Amino acid sequence: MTALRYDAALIDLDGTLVDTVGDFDAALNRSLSDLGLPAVSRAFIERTVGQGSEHLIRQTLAQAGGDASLYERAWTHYQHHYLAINGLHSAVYPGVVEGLARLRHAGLRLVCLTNKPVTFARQLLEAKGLADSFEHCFGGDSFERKKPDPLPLRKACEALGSAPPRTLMVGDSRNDVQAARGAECPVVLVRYGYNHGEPAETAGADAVIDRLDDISLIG
Ligand SMILES: O=C(O)COP(=O)(O)O
Ligand SMILES: [Mg+2]
Repeated sequence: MTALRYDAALIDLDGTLVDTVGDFDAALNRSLSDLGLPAVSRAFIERTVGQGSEHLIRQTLAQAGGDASLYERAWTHYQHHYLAINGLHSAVYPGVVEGLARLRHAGLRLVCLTNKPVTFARQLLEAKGLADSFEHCFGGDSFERKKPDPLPLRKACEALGSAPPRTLMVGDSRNDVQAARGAECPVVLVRYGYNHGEPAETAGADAVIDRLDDISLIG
């Protein structure tokens, strides 16, 4: 399996391109503090990220002992804090810049496909100098359903005019694998991301890689 077998790649953001736990930590814990609730740990955040902001905020409220009725207020505080700190406590993973350049050099068209709200995602790609690598960026609120539903992958393939079997999904979690299987896209995972506390090898991807620039070495 080499990159040349593909026309396009759909690349996840949190845990794949950028280590964003520090941003989540800052935004969530400032929001909890605004609500008079205790902080949650980075370990909790790391195993909870990946299914979009609504899921993360609901789980965080429960973890901090807050009532579910606080959700709307928590979301408003979270949005405010996240937009203010986006990218300040996060870092592009080693091999990402090289990997994106290699994929583009091999002729692949690239889409960033994340469960993060699209406004946060675009702001982060810009802040990290990654935005120009992608033809499109779609977030968890871009379509009716988010990963692990296959819909966002199907929509991204449609936007590119690319056939799913020739469109590689690159992610870090079982949500990416499940969505890719449903859309009939091949899928590779990076080993270093956030797979709900489980090793990436257990998620059933076609391959697991150490760095994004290892992608041409697969198979
Ligand atoms: O849940 C999130 O916001 C993270 O989303 P991602 O891993 O799909 O980028
Ligand atoms: Mg991810």
